[in-house]
Amino acid sequence: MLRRLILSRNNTFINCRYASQSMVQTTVDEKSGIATVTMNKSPVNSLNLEFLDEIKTELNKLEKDKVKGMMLTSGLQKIFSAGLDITEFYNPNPDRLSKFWSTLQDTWLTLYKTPFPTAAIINGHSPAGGCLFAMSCDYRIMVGPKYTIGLNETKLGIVAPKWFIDTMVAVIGQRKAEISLTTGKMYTTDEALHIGLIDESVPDVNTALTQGNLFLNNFQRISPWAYKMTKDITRQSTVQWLIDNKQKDLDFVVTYLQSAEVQKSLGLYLQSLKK
Ligand SMILES: CC/C=C\CC/C=C/CC(=O)SCCNC(=O)CCNC(=O)[C@H](O)C(C)(C)COP(=O)(O)OP(=O)(O)OC[C@H]1O[C@@H](n2cnc3c(N)ncnc32)[C@H](O)[C@@H]1OP(=O)(O)O
Repeated sequence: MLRRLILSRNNTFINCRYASQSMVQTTVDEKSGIATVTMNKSPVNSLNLEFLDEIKTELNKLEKDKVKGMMLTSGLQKIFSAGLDITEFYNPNPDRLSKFWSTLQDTWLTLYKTPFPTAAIINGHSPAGGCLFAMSCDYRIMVGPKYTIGLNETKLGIVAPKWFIDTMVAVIGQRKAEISLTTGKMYTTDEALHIGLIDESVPDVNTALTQGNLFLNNFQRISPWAYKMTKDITRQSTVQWLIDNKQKDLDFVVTYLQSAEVQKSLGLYLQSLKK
């Protein structure tokens, strides 16, 4: 692991941590203690086993380093994250599929439960798992107007797991989540703002980062303990469901994803992407 100090946009030193060949880059502003975690897995930040593992490791490191906040963003031009890597569950190796899904569960739990405040800087398209990660942050700022966000699983002929659904319900409420999920709708930035799926729409990524810092800096005046307890209580039922049902969720997903019908839908969807 390499570390170096670089000068940030506002002339404070930031502490960078790079792993060689890393798909995740992190900088920490020494003055504010706010980290920026940049996902950088070409071409679309699709979340495969190794990438998820790296994101989880990075989040755990930030917790250990006691950062004051974290912004999650993408280093790619027009994609925040294309969601789960479909090649992990199309014609899968069953052992790897199990490992992949367990790692997704753990990464999501780590992100959803961080003891520090988080903001998603959504600087590109954010379907499915990308939307899940954005929704798991405390605040969402999206660069408009060209990109889209949503849980589009039904469009792939698959079903969003209960904890994806509960995460969306927590952000936009039962009724809007039901419509979003059943139709697999991808929202434009304006539409996402209108239904409360994002908190701010901004014209460019620099403004998004400024606004993200502004949001996270609010917590300098809040007791970290009060913050964490409040977040834990608010998110408790969704988190506890997955903790209590990890194996059941895994068994169901592994069986379901390998069914002939789902494999057929996924094959057709992948083909349409290649076109
Ligand atoms: C009970 C529950 C059980 C299971 C639940 C499973 C839950 C799954 C949740 C998910 O996250 S599923 C993934 C859903 N994601 C998508 O539907 C996104 C699909 N991708 C796109 O819409 C577009 O690629 C994009 C808008 C993200 C980017 O568009 P563009 O810049 O035009 O790039 P390309 O479409 O040309 O894609 C480049 C390259 O990347 C491949 N790719 C795209 N997305 C994925 C992906 N999610 N997984 C794997 N690979 C992906 C695409 O096929 C292209 O590959 P080439 O080989 O043709 O270069």
